[in-house]
Amino acid sequence: MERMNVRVVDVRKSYGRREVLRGACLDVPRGTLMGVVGENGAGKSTLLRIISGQLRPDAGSVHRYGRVGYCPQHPVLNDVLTVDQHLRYFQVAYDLSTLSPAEELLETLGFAASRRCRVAELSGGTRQKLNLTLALMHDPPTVVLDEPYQGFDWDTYLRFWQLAERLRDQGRSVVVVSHLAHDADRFDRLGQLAGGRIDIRADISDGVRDGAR
Ligand SMILES: Nc1ncnc2c1ncn2[C@@H]1O[C@H](COP(=O)(O)OP(=O)(O)OP(=O)(O)O)[C@@H](O)[C@H]1O
Repeated sequence: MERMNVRVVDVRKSYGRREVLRGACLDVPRGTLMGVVGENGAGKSTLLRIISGQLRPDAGSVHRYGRVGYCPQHPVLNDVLTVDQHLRYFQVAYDLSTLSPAEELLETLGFAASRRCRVAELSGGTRQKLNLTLALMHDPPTVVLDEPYQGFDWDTYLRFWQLAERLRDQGRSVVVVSHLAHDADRFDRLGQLAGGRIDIRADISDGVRDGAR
């Protein structure tokens, strides 16, 4: 039986009278690269915030096995701090003995030269690289990434996918919100959010096509 890192069961979430999630279910097995797609406003970011624990559902439950690394759609960074200061801040927050994994991410994403720059001086793409690094540097078993490659140049975009595939191959669960139709082939599974529920559209990993939930 597949072992799940995340189980979302019948989750509901409204903002005022606007019902965004209406009984959403999602299982994310270990070693899976899962895409989440849907129209603007379908509730993708809301779902990821709930999976990360940042937002409480009104009803339903979320089961997480181990820590979740969350890369929000809009970077939450402090303009006056440098890249290095962010890394040290999160090193303490995550209780890490070493910054080696973070330094490796800086190299992989190609922004090691910006270490001493304040966030206010960084380009949008480089801020996003830092946003992604902060989500991954503690090597959690699950990562949920909300449009993580916004502003990336082509080489960095390709390196992002190599990184995501490596995490998947190491047994991590990787959930990526995507707007790009041509990304669909990169995923093992694709969840489409519509009407507040998630349909699993394809299961490339074992050739089984899951039914709609
Ligand atoms: N804090 C909030 N307060 C009120 N309404 C909100 C809040 N956050 C999101 N919404 C609304 O909930 C709906 C779903 O938003 P959400 O950001 O989850 O969608 P999304 O699928 O990620 O959209 P996009 O593709 O545009 O990023 C939208 O109608 C949005 O306006």
